Amino acid sequence: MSQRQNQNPYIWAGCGLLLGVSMAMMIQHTRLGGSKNATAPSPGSPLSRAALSRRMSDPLDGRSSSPSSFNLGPSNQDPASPKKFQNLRPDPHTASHSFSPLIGTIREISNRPDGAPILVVGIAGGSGSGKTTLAQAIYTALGRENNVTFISHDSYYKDLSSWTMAQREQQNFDHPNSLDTDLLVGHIEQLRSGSSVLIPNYDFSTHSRTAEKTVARPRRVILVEGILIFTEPRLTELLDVKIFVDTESDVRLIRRVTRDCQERGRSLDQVLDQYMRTVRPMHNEFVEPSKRQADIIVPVGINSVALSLITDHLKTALVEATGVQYLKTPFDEENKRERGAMSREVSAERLDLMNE
Ligand SMILES: Nc1ncnc2c1ncn2[C@@H]1O[C@H](COP(=O)(O)OP(=O)(O)O)[C@@H](O)[C@H]1O
Ligand SMILES: O=c1ccn([C@@H]2O[C@H](COP(=O)(O)O)[C@@H](O)[C@H]2O)c(=O)[nH]1
Repeated sequence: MSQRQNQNPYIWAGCGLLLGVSMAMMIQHTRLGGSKNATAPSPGSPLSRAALSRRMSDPLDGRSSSPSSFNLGPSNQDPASPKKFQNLRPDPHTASHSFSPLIGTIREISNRPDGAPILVVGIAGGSGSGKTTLAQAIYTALGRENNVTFISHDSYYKDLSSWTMAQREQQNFDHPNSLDTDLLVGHIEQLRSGSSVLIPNYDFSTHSRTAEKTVARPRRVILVEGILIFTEPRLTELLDVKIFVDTESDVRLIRRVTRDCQERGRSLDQVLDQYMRTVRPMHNEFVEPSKRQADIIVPVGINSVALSLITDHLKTALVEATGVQYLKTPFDEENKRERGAMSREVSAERLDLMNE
């Protein structure tokens, strides 16, 4: 696709619309039928707000984020909406049916016997699929540390400091046994019962835990991310909402090569060897089949339609589960301003196109 086409808002709007419809269908389908450290997004893969905004800068981003609005297309009132989409409204039957299964999940939360007013959200997907990126966007959208605690399963890799470096490099880090999942399960249970916990810090370049630990406090949303979190029933059953980021393997491999060479001190040969030896076979054996556990499957990684569907639902879930109205945070205002700026940019671009 040429750069010109790439910038064409009509094409982006069309893609966004299709994604929205397919998300809705997937939510319906999956429900009916079918280092990253605690409390803050990973220091290993920091993403600035600007970078996230750039990634999500499609013309449909100007939509409302109110919990009750689930626009699958631009509204008739939207001045930035291209004419050709103005009469395309979502089928109300499809839309209401599509969202009701997740509302069912929300009701389960509010009816829990332990009455825990905490929502635990799991994000799984292959290595490099974009789990952390999506988690970071949800974290921001829900008010960051005001409301959300972020935990990566990666922090719970077993400490290999007593092994030689050669032995560590041969370890299969993509098998469930390489992680101390019991510790994570215990931590989530403690957080749900209102206690803070100490999360280990893991160093990917030495395959060992560091001396420091990070405090994780119980907040209204606990976001848990990891490649294998849907493969362990005792962990999966603690997750109130399960999201799977489904990104193609070639894209994931390219991202992994870049990240592991730049951030985890690996050579290209090491990355490719590990990929063929353990990452790929374990993905096929454990990660890919665990997709069936998901409530929501997000295609192609983070995109603005998926993000607004998910965050709107989580906000509704928070209100229903806790009985407390979602507290607006300074970030809501910030997000609104960013969306406004983006839609102004898009309008300007459309004017440019019309004038051409
Ligand atoms: N939708 C996306 N588009 C482009 N790049 C992305 C997208 N999602 C993630 N990335 C990039 O891919 C890399 C891996 O993403 P990350 O969220 O860390 O994946 P994971 O946590 O699943 O391993 C990062 O460099 C991130 O910036
Ligand atoms: O010491 C280690 C521990 C883990 N890995 C690899 O990390 C990924 C999981 O992290 P993502 O952020 O989801 O990519 C997993 O595939 C392990 O192979 C490692 O290389 N070394």
